[in-house]
Amino acid sequence: MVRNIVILGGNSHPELVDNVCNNLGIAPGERILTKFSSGESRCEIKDSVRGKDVYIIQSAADSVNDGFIDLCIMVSACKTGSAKRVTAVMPLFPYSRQPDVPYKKAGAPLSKASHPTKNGYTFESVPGTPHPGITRTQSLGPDINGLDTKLARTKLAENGVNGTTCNKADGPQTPSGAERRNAPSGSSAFNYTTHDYQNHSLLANFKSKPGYKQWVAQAGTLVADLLTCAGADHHVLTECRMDLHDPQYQGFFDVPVDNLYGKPLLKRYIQQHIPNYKEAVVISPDAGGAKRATAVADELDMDFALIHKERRPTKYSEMRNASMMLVGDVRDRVCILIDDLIDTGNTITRAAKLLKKEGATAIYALVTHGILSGDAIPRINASAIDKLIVTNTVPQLEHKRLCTKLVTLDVSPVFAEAIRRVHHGESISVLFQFN
Ligand SMILES: O=P(O)(O)OC[C@H]1O[C@@H](O)[C@H](O)[C@@H]1O
Repeated sequence: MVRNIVILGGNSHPELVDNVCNNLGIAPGERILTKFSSGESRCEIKDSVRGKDVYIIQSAADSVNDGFIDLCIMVSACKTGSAKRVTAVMPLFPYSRQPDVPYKKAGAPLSKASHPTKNGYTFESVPGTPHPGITRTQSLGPDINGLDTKLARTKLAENGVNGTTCNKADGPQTPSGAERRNAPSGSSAFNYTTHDYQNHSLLANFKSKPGYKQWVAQAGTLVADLLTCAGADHHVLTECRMDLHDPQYQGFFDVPVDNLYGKPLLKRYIQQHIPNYKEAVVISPDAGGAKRATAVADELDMDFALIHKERRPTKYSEMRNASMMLVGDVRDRVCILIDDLIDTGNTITRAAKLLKKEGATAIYALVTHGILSGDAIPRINASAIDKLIVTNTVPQLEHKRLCTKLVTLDVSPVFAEAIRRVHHGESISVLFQFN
């Protein structure tokens, strides 16, 4: 039991809040967090926070923007209520993929290879990544028959929007988890929008202007600043989040930041659940994640391979195509893909497809954050991945119902211990030193 501490939860992940509190032996603090009909957030902290050490747990799940504003408002409310210190605990940090620029001069860097190679093999995952305007025409269940054809009938084409300026505000919205859950099977009620920067038809409408450098908002930095502002008067906002996409991001904050790691949990899963794991190969699905994956391979004394994405202009298109190439040998071996997050599932399913083609006998994908947005779940169900292992930094109950390949690892003991340590002024890095 920890004293003089208040744990509050946002609306993003109530189950994790309860589990963290159980681990600490305290009840979650009472608060009201609702919305006015206009959509504005309303927050009341019902427990006294005067002189207390307050921790607010909010992950970047479902309505990411709303959740972030709720968090800022809660931080501010606690400050106004004379909390001694307020710590934002973010198991998945919002906008952490956007401190860097997603565009290169010639357009989006992650454009897909749309032409089959000589032997008819393509690197596309199934179903394809949805683009803005694509109407999702069936439920998120495992049956994906006909989805590709239906996805091809894009709303952009139906509305004749292609070739005209696209107003993002008028575009389709990603449904919330609750909306997805309540959608009747076969419903065409929702449009899925993910990874706008991959949409060729949208990009084609935005010609770069000569003599002008295209700027892309670095939203991640702004989010860091906003959070600090919400409780900055005492310069005591600390952050805990697991496996930051870009570790340099830590330096953007003016306040202490504690970064937690999912690696020990993933490593333990490999050791305890993958038979003869020493004979398996650890693989990074792209060069950016190589350091992360080699760390696991080195610590477990395992072989390592890398999937390299190559981007070249082709005759067929002015856009760039990405092809994937395996560096290493996986023939007749079990493969363990390691990544920090799975969003649409495009990266990991394409990697799995390549590994299968190169002779892998079984494929595990171990990923810290299982966002699984859009059509990620049918895509995983249809993929060469045998088991997908994710932590519960975002809610996984509904995902598990829809995907039998999914295994989840509980992060609540790690977050509870981190909170206990921050509260007592103990080291956080020691937590990960021998793991
Ligand atoms: O392909 P999806 O799942 O949408 O996105 C996940 C990938 O995008 C990258 O930022 C992550 O590191 C990961 O490799």
